[in-house]
Amino acid sequence: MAQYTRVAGSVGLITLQNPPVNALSAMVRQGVVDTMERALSAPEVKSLVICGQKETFCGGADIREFGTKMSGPPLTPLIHAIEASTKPVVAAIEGVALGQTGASRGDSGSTAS
Ligand SMILES: CC(C)(COP(=O)(O)OP(=O)(O)OC[C@H]1O[C@@H](n2cnc3c(N)ncnc32)[C@H](O)[C@@H]1OP(=O)(O)O)[C@@H](O)C(=O)NCCC(=O)NCCSC(=O)/C=C/CCCCCCCCCCCCC(=O)O
Repeated sequence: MAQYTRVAGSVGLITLQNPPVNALSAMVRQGVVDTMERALSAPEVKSLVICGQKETFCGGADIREFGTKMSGPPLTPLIHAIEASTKPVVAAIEGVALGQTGASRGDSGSTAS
């Protein structure tokens, strides 16, 4: 899943929650879609931060779903929705950040879209 909280008044925080590595399962992708919609429609929220729980950003695709029938929202439209966001979206990356285009493991850092 993805948990939505509001921090520091105007910042919406979306936390990827899927132990052990916050991989992008169907539930997580749906959670990001839902929480993005909620945050974008909240006038008091001016910007968004996406992070992972427990010092791990994201392990990429959920390998436990490989070989099963795919469900949930596809990834590409989700990425496009984040990139098209009318509010700034920042990824707060700690630990592993894996995905289709590469991998990294760092102490901390952030990227903005
Ligand atoms: C570096 C690691 C992540 C961690 O290493 P380490 O700290 O040493 O720990 P480990 O002992 O290796 O692992 C700990 C436990 O975590 C489990 N684990 C690890 N990775 C995953 C994972 N990705 N998913 C689930 N579980 C994971 C591991 O099994 C251990 O469990 P346990 O303790 O034994 O029980 C390291 O583990 C590592 O490198 N993992 C592999 C990461 C990986 O291969 N990720 C996939 C990368 S490829 C990718 O992301 C591709 C993306 C393309 C899009 C995919 C989008 C999702 C599906 C979309 C469905 C719809 C498609 C529609 C079409 C479209 O939209 O395009």
